[in-house]
Amino acid sequence: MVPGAAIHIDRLSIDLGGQCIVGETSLDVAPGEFVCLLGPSGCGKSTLLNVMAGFLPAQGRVTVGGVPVTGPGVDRGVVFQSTEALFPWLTVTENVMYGPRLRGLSRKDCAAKARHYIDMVGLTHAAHKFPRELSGGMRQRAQIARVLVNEPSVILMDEPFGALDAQTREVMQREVDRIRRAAQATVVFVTHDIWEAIVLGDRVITMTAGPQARIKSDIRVDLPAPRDQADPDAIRLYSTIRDGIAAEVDKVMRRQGLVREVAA
Ligand SMILES: Nc1ncnc2c1ncn2[C@@H]1O[C@H](COP(=O)(O)OP(=O)(O)OP(=O)(O)O)[C@@H](O)[C@H]1O
Repeated sequence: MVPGAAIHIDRLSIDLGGQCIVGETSLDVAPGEFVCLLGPSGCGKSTLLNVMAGFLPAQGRVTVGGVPVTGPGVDRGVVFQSTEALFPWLTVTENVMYGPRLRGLSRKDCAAKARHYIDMVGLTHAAHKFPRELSGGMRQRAQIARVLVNEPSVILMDEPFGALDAQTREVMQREVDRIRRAAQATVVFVTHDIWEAIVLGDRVITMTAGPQARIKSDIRVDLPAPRDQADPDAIRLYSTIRDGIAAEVDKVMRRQGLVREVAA
């Protein structure tokens, strides 16, 4: 297993479609850290993640394990919200073997690696199935196994559980917590769900509303594991984060003329 790598973002700004989406932003993520990214809808969370993945260019500097990011690489695995990323004509095992095969590993080594990561995500019983035969949660597990098999030092997750029902989402949160400890990777996890961020994150980072979004707060989650939503400290943290994001949403609505000041 490859240990997690540090991510270093230095004075990054991202322009898309002639607009500055993310204004000058710097951020350091320590090796093995799990960082959750929250913010108002459309502020640029996915865009920032896509730059870390090497899918989008930007001004400034991003390094992973000290190496500048200039494009996609196997050191960074990306898990998307959509489970369409799986190849529908391949079984779970074949999907998971795909990356290592592409990198030239022998069929035997690929099969052994695939088995290991399929076991890790709890899909042993469904290894021979096709994506259409899997539930949403199982498909997400398969997607995670397909990323882990490349043994990335950084895992970038873009609302991976956004399309799942509440119960499956909770199960998957516990699973991701277990898997990331086993895999030791550094994780950046985009979510809309404040509780999800508190349950999973070592740090919760919130962004301001765009355009020119920036980091608004960077909070270390110093709560015992497993995190308990009834813990008064967790509830206080939830309120702080919720109020911060609500203030940003309010700013956007005022800018768009959707909220009128009430005359005194
Ligand atoms: N390829 C693109 N070209 C132009 N603008 C883009 C492009 N991709 C994203 N944007 C814009 O960048 C902004 C940020 O989008 P992004 O998807 O990163 O936000 P987000 O915070 O992840 O949103 P959400 O929480 O709703 O998923 C939006 O205003 C979006 O319209």
